[in-house]
Amino acid sequence: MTVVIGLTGGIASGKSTVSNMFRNQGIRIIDADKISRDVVEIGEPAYQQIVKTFGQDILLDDQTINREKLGAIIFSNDKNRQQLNEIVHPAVRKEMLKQKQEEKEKNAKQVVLDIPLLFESKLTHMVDVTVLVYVDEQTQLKRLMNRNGYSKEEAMMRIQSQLPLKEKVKLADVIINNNGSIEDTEAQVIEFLNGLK
Ligand SMILES: CC(C)(COP(=O)(O)OP(=O)(O)OC[C@H]1O[C@@H](n2cnc3c(N)ncnc32)[C@H](O)[C@@H]1O)[C@@H](O)C(=O)NCCC(=O)NCCS
Ligand SMILES: Nc1ncnc2c1ncn2[C@@H]1O[C@H](COP(=O)(O)OP(=O)(O)OP(=O)(O)O)[C@@H](O)[C@H]1O
Repeated sequence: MTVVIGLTGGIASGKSTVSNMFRNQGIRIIDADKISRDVVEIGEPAYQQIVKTFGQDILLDDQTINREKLGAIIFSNDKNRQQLNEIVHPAVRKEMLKQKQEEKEKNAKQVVLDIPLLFESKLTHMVDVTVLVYVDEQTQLKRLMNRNGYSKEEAMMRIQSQLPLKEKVKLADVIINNNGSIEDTEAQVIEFLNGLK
């Protein structure tokens, strides 16, 4: 039986950092952010729908989607964000289910589904155990501003488009506290995996 681990968190809380730790333990990561980039490539059905909905202005010269521009449009407006979600999420979900099935057929011991919006999109039925990468609000804001070069306002808008991490704490089965050092976080990941055995 493959244990399906649902890894979630908030923007810049450290999901990629933690998913790399799982990967280093030989576990396959199915990454919703990566899939959401693949399903909006030129020629994909979601690409056409996005251009139809948001206009040619959101394209770069090479006709690919200008993610920075689309981000500015959707994180400042709930209705726009919902529209984009309705276009992109079904295709992401379908691909994630397909990849999860592949791991089950291989009889993998574990597989990680890295889904930022696991709770918001009510996708917990897709996984056996939910693992939340938690940081406090100040650390989240600071790391997001540092990593992406966003202003405080831009970073706050993105954080506020998601369920607050302190609410997600109440919903998750397991919490990985990523306020401390990378080593502290890694120790928690290993402890969690040992507990599954
Ligand atoms: C708006 C887009 C083009 C911005 O692209 P960009 O390369 O700047 O960011 P990236 O995709 O790497 O996402 C970074 C983080 O933003 C957060 N985020 C992304 N989309 C959303 C959303 N619709 N609602 C809330 N948070 C989101 C997540 O925490 C994610 O990890 C892109 O995020 C997108 O297409 N979003 C819609 C699809 C989606 O919901 N993806 C998230 C999981 S499926
Ligand atoms: N324990 C830590 N100590 C210091 N910096 C950290 C720690 N964990 C993560 N970071 C840094 O914080 C930033 C966010 O981490 P990461 O990219 O892993 O988050 P994420 O949740 O995957 O983000 P996103 O939601 O945007 O996909 C990165 O710049 C990363 O290097």
